[in-house]
Amino acid sequence: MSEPLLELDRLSVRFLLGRGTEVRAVTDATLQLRPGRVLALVGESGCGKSVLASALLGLLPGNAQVRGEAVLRGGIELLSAPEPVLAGQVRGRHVGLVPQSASTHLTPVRTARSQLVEAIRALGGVAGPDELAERVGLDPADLDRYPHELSGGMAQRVAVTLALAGNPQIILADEPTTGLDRPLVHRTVDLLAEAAIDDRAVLLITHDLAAARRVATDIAVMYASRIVEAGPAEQVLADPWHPYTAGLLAALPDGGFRPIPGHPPALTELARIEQEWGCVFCQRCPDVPGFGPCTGDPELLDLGDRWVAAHPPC
Ligand SMILES: Nc1ncnc2c1ncn2[C@@H]1O[C@H](COP(=O)(O)OP(=O)(O)OP(=O)(O)O)[C@@H](O)[C@H]1O
Ligand code: NI
Repeated sequence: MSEPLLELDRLSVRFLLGRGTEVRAVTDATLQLRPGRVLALVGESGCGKSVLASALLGLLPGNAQVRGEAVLRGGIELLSAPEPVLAGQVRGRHVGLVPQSASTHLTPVRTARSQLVEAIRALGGVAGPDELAERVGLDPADLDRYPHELSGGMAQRVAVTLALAGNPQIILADEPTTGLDRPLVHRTVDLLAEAAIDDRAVLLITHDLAAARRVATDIAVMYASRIVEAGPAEQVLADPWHPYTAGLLAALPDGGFRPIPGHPPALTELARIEQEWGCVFCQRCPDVPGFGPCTGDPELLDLGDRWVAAHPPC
């Protein structure tokens, strides 16, 4: 297999809230982004997906404590890189971001075109604004609109052109389809997937498992700050090993519309729940009749390209 463009090794992020309270937003996340691949990071709202992406770009607030490693091919370690390196070499150049709620990231008083032209110039991009617009299926004339004149779908596309402006090897797309109708969801994820050609890769963050299924080559499933299962998308979706992944699939229309009962635990409570129950998924796990405790750490089953951390079914 080709060398990864980005390798995360046990990335953890905690937010210190004072008085000893902390939010464990990401715990020991390990994953690789490989050339030509689209990795979908899926999981319910609040499980830590956006925090993981923000950590990679040095965009976390001051109360965040980050551990682990995230190494770009070529050697830059993102978590310890100083701000001038992140600003001058990483953001937009190595790694482009399509931010969550893209439209709010556009400056309201300037046309999309002027913002895109500025990004291309600042990042030394070679493709012009019209070419980028066409690549994402946007009429170049729409670039002359102000953000408030753009529909949600258009604003989303402008955000993608901004992420593509510096011709980055890696695109992090954080919920790029929120608020779009189904056909537009398909078009947006399709064009993102098209960006994962040659020596490029896409990390698609989403809680839309159907969108992930459409374009992802690989999947990482996140629950309560941890990646609990990862592997080739086709295999994971056809035969999930973790009961949480199975639950997400059962909640889809073609899975029978059976949402997982209950809610994920509060991320401030993870340490206590782990200590008390062993497994943080235990209280929602269909494999545990009557919520019996899964004691001890979940077991890791690692077959190289596919792994899961769970308690074997009772
Ligand atoms: N600055 C912060 N201080 C404290 N907690 C934070 C901070 N930023 C994020 N969090 C918490 O970290 C957790 C993970 O948030 P994150 O935005 O990564 O979730 P997500 O998986 O992206 O969810 P969504 O699908 O809704 O976007 C949440 O519980 C959130 O409240
Ligand atoms: Ni998010």
